[in-house]
Amino acid sequence: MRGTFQPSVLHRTLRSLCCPLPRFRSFATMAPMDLPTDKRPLVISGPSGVGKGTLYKLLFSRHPDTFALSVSHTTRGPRPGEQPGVDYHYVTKEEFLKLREENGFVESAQFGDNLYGTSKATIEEQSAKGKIVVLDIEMEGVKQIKASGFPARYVFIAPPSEEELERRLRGRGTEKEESIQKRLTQAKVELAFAKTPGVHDKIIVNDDLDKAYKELEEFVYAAKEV
Ligand SMILES: Nc1ncnc2c1ncn2[C@@H]1O[C@H](COP(=O)(O)OP(=O)(O)OP(=O)(O)O)[C@@H](O)[C@H]1O
Repeated sequence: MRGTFQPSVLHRTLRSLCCPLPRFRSFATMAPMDLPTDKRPLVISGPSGVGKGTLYKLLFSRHPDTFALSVSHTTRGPRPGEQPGVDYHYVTKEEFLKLREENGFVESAQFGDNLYGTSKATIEEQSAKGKIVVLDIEMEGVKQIKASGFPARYVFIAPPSEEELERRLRGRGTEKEESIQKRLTQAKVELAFAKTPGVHDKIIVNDDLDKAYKELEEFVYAAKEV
């Protein structure tokens, strides 16, 4: 009869029947297939506001300890609340240029007066710990990594439509009008680039979030190297 069910009674019964409750708990929360066979870093790109961060954060939370987000180098100073080694590796311009000369970056770019880059050492350090490194990279970075021959898998996240992308960018509430317009203009360029055959191993349209997440997870855990 509804309303008379007592969880504690069920727990006691289960305990008395076989194993202790904590073992049930750990079994129930254990993420399946936690070690992808393909260990190459995952390069995730797509227009601003399409949901890249939303998707890979889901991947991290559902598979704890499996992935590591690549931490970029930058010559800009830390903003309040940012932590060195967590948000960025903060370096001087001289240090950055020296590392770039030594071919230490898989990709680098200048935004405003500041330089940004993903170092090979950062990726290798995380890979050596057994992590699948995830790089959230914009289009020019993707081109550079591809050109460098660095082994990686490439996933492009596409919006269901440009109108929906604009809705998400506005809905996020993080950008001023000028920035929204810039991002939408850039989105057109990125969407056109994504049509180039052979650039991405997987294109996921992030319409329904659950469905897009499943596609990402399936791709990441696919047994075969592409
Ligand atoms: N499938 C979805 N349906 C509806 N809204 C979504 C979906 N996926 C993400 N969003 C929302 O869209 C907004 C942008 O998502 P997110 O910040 O993850 O984008 P992003 O691609 O990482 O952007 P950026 O490159 O600027 O960091 C967020 O408010 C997020 O909650």
